[in-house]
Order: sequence, then C-alpha cells, then structure tokens
Amino acid sequence: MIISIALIWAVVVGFCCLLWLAVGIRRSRQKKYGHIFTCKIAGQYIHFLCDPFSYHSVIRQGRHLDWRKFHFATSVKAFGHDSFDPRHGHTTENLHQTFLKTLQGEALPSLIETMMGHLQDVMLRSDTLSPSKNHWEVMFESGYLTLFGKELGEDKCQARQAAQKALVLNALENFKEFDKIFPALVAGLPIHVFKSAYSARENLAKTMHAEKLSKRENVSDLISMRMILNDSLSTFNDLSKARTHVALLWASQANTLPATFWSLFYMIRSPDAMKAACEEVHKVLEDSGLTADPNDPTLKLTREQLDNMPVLDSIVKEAMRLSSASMNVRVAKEDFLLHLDNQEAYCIRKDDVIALYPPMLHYDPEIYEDPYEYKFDRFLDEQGQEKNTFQRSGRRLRYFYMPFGSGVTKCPGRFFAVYEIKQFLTLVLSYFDMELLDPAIKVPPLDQSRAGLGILQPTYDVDFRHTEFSNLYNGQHFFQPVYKARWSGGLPGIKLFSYSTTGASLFIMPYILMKTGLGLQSFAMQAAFCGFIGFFTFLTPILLHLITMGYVSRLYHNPDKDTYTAVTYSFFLSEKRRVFHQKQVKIPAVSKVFTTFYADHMGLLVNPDLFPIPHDYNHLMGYDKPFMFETDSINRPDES
Ligand code: HEM
Repeated sequence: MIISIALIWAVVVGFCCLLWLAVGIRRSRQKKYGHIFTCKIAGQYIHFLCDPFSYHSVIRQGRHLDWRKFHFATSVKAFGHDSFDPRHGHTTENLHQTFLKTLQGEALPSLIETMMGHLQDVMLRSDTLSPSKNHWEVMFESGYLTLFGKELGEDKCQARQAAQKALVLNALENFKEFDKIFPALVAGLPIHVFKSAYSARENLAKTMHAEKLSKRENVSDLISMRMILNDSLSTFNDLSKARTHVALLWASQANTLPATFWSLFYMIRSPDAMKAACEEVHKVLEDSGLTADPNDPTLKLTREQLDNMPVLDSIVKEAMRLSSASMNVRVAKEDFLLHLDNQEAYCIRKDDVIALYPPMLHYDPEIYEDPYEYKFDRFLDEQGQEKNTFQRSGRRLRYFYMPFGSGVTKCPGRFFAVYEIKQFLTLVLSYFDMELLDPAIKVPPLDQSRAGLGILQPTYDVDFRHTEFSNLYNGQHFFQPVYKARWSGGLPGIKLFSYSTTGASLFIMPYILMKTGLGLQSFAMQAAFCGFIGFFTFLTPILLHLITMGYVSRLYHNPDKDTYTAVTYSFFLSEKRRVFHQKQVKIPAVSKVFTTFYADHMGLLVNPDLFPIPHDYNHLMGYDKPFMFETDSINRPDES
C-alpha cells in the first residue's frame, strides 16, 4: 500500500508540474473532459476535479473519503516516526484536536506575543551578536524559539546568547538540508539514499529528545502538550517521539518561510503596495499610541490590532495566491457516486484518489482578472476591507482561495501563520527602510519540484538592502522616505563600472606601451601618450563623481524637528547622510542642471516628479510658506 501511495504521489507531483507549465490546460481539459478527469496510474485511478463549484462535494464527503490514510503515511515516510493512525495501534492521540487546541482560539494571543518579542530580538537587539537581517533567518529563528522555547532561558550573558543563536542557526542549516529532499521523500525514495539529509533530520531529532526539550524555557503549548500526550497515549520510543517534533518544526516553517519571502518581495516591488502598507501600519501604531523605537524594540500588537490591517492581509494573500501549490488528496473508503455541480454523478471505486489542485483556482482568469499579475489590493473591497466575494460565470464561489488546504485537513496553523507574516512586515516597515538591491529585478520563477507540497520557493534568492531607521534619526519614529530617486540602485553600479574601466585601462597601459613600441620612444612621446590616456582615464570617474555627488537617492523627513536626511553616494560608493533643517534650504537664483536646491551650501539634486506626495516637495522647497510682502521695501511714489 505504501509503495502504491508513493507511486501515486510521484505521478501526481509530475502531473502538477505539467498542469502548471501548460498555460490554460485547466480550461482545455475542462472543455475536453468536463468537470473532472481521471488518470489510471499503477492500476489506481486518480480523479482531478476541475470545477470549483463541485469542490464542496469532495470536501463534505467525510463518510466516503479517507484523508488520514494519505497524511499519516506521508508523515511516516518523511520523518520516520511510528504511525499516528490510531488504527495502527501506536497511539490513541487525536492529533487533529491537539493542533486545534494549541494553535487556534485562546492559544493565539500568547503565540502572537511571544513571536513579536522574538522577531524584534532577532532583528534588532545587538547586545549579543550582530542581529539577523536575512528574512529566512529572522523568520526561522523567531518561529523556532516561539514553538520550542529557549534552551538557555532569558539569560542575558553574551556567551550564552551567542551559544543560543548558534544552536538555532545550526537547526536552520539542518532544516534546509532536510527540506531540500522533502519532495523526494514524499515521492517514496528512502531517506538513506540521501546521507546528508538523513543526518540533518537526525541532528534535528537529537535536539528534540524529551530530556532536552524539558530543559527549555517558554516552550509553546503545542510542544508541551504533544510531549505529555506522546508519553501518556503512545507507545512511541524516544527517537520516534523526537521525530514527531521534527515533523512539527517542518510543518511550521516549510511554508511560512517562502510565504514570507513572497509577501516581502511583492510588497517592496510595488510602490503602491508599499505606500498603502506604510499608511496602514502608521495608522494602527498611531491609534494605539505605540512608537517604534529601534533603540528599544518592544512593540506589541494584539490580535485585534493585527486583524485591523486589511491591506497587509491582502498583500500576504495575493503573494500566496501566486505561489501556493498545495495538493488536497482524499482516498475513497468504498465505492460511491460523487455528485458534481452539473448534476452528473461520477462513479468512484474503493481506493481511488480524488485530488483538488488550488492553482487551478488561483490562476483562473474568470475568477481573478489578469491572474499572473500581482495586485496588492485584490483581496480588498471598495471600502478597503477584506473582500470575501469572488465569482465565476456570474455565480458566487465558495472556494476561491486555498493555500491552506480544505475541510478537516485544513492547516491548523493558518491563523498563526498569517499573523506571523503580518508581524514581520509591520516590523520591517516600522524599523527599516528596505528596498530591492536591484529595483528592476524580475520575479524569480517558482521551483516546481515542490508542486503539490505547499508554498513554492523561488528558484533563486533575491537580495534586499536595508537601513535601520535609528541610523538615520537617532531613535525618532518615522516611516518610508518622502523621496526615492529612480536610479538609486543603479548609480553605484554605473560608478563601479566607470572605476573598473579606469582600473582596467591603468592595468593594460604598460602592456600597450611595450607592445606598440611607444614605451621605447622618447620620454616626451611617452608623457604625451600617458597624459592623453590618463586624462580620460581619471577624468571620467572624477567627472561622474562631481556630477553625481549631490544626487539624492533617498530623502527622509522628520516632521517633529522639520529636518531632512538626504542619502547620497560618496566617491567610494558608500552611502552618505546629510542632515539639514528646512530653514537651511536655499533655492538657486538661476536654475541649475545638477542642483535643485542648496542645503547648508551643498548643492543637492532631486526630481520633483518623483515625490509621491507633491506637498513633500513643496514643503522641502519652502513653497508652502505664506508670502510676506515687506511694505517698507516697496518703492513709494514721490509724495512731494
Ligand atoms: C503560510 C504558511 C502555511 C501554509 C501555506 C500552510 C499550509 C498547510 C497545508 C496545505 C497543509 C495540509 C492541508 C491538507 O492536507 O489539506 C498544512 C498542514 C499543517 N500545518 Fe500548515 N501551513 C502554514 C503554516 C503553518 C504553521 C505556522 C503551523 C504551525 C505553527 C502549521 C501547522 C500545520 C500542521 C500541524 C499541519 C498538519 C495538519 C494535520 O495533518 O491535521 N502550518 N499546512
């Protein structure tokens, strides 16, 4: 049975890739085969349901369909623990109930609070080691500590904290190594084939033995309760128990990490999304009287405050719509008739598999206009609140968004997962000015080798650049720059290119002199040649620097003090910050090509059209000040 399940899964995954690649295959299939089509694989029938209006018939068929068989067998194969299926006699735990109790409802506020604390510690606290800035690391470390607690408690001693961090980063390395081969394990390959992945999984398990976990502090209810139930209701040995915790680590991270990446990537890439998200975060903090101070990162957001962020919600949903590919699988317990929405009935045999593949919905142009485009406000209604109504062929859909699965097997951690990502985005927007290293970067393709397993990862990682706000304004709370140059990312690249050509020309000059014979001729000839080439060699980078030294890549405004911070580039390509007061802004009497205004005698260049809010430009230039007429200075007509 296990082998046939593995075979089916392997073919199902391959099939998903094909579905994905063949654009519009769903519609062509549906036209050709109707609302459902069937493949016979290794003697087993797999029915792919295409019509979203018929999904309900599968999801509510609890009596005829078995969801446990497939899930439990998959978990045993990948993680190597004994079966959770009560029919196999190793445990009587109702795992599903454990998840609901410890991940939803009353369990959420404490999970949210703990996660928020860890996120800020990991992102900003530098009293221990250099804080993590890579989003994969930040999310893994914070999520790991939230579920599994801290081995060394809240001990603030530097060496202990460093040891703690090293442990978590080591767990991340093991997690990545194991996660890489996860699709192969689900497809039925034995883990022993992959030596490094096997030892990675076992290393993780070693850290999760009961005696290790019991020494940790602030362990979540989920893990504490699972430890108790492992001991009281199962016959699992110690290793098997530890491996069940590895399974939970995987479930809590494998989808959350790529979902966070896509949410951050798409948000930063879309100026409209960024602006709307900043405004929303700003408003929630302001209404709650909260201030994000990077020098004292102790922001707390309640569940209600996070619920009150529909824009962030839509940003996350849209990112997951585009990247999720989780397969919903059920196995028939007996022969029965599956009634479809078009009034037809379909014969299902015992042990047949029924599969729902959400990307068929997520990329359906009849449900989502321009389905391959990222629209941050796709899940917002006209009032800017969560949109819950989607239609197809004029009929309201019950199932239109399914990254978390469906029915009884729906991800029990889904609420926490969305809160985690919203918390992460809120903190990024509050504490950092983040941008893509390459603003023109294309969306990385999805790694289709994981089709069927959840949120797909990008085929390559993307670099972000960030500056902590405290570096700009000693702890003053403020948000995104009021101005961003179009070329802010490209300028260092151009300068670097110019420097490299200068370096290359200096490098090959002696060679040219020797080869052409110029080096052997008179000194005057050599001097003339070197002077001519050298002039252009050095002139270009110097000129480039002189022209661009006042080129403002970003401009921040501190409304409390009415001061500005302009970010420019130095000769050596590092970022330079100039702080000046609005009163120090002087407009040149005659307009200049490379100077828009002088700030404390330094000429700076901005493009007025690139201020998202025109008032910001007017304020900078002092155009919003009232006009003053000095009546004394008006030439009065001669009264005599
Ligand atoms: C964006 C993040 C996440 C996504 C997209 C996601 C998606 C999923 C999916 C598709 C399933 C299988 C559902 C099915 O087979 O129908 C699942 C199962 C599960 N997820 Fe998540 N998940 C996420 C985050 C989390 C988190 C943060 C946790 C825990 C803290 C979690 C815990 C679980 C567990 C325990 C299961 C197994 C449920 C069972 O077998 O009864 N997930 N998840």
